[in-house]
Amino acid sequence: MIIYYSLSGHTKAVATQISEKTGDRLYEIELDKPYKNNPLMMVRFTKEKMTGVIPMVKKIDMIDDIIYLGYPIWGKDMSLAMQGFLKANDLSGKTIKPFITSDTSELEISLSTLKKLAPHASIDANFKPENIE
Ligand SMILES: Cc1cc2nc3c(=O)[nH]c(=O)nc-3n(C[C@H](O)[C@H](O)[C@H](O)COP(=O)(O)O)c2cc1C
Repeated sequence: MIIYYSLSGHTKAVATQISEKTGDRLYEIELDKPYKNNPLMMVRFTKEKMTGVIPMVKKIDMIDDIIYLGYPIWGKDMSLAMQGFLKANDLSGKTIKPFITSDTSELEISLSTLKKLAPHASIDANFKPENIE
């Protein structure tokens, strides 16, 4: 399955491309209090980042063994919405294939957060959506 967070649609577009290639089902992360896609969200994000607040995300019931996990990079790290998802959902024993979208940042800068929040998952850090046959 493909689990992703997307505020302005870039990550959603990549998630959709993956599902078209693999046939996997899509799951879009929803926040209890969604970010608004407008400049005010930067105020909220900056405040959350400074105070270490991670937004609340729903727990989901059924999670497949292989997960394509997509998120935007925010503030040189995994977006807080995905961090909230990983705090709410235990991915122990699963295989995670992470993918990101960003302006310039690379996946690597978010890997330590991914490993910290999914410590007992197997992470395929070499996964690239464009390499799916
Ligand atoms: C709050 C915020 C912080 C961001 N921080 C970064 C960053 O540190 N590095 C980067 O390359 N892009 C950064 N971006 C750009 C997003 O990662 C990029 O636009 C991404 O594709 C958005 O994905 P989405 O359309 O799925 O929400 C940031 C965007 C936002 C809204």
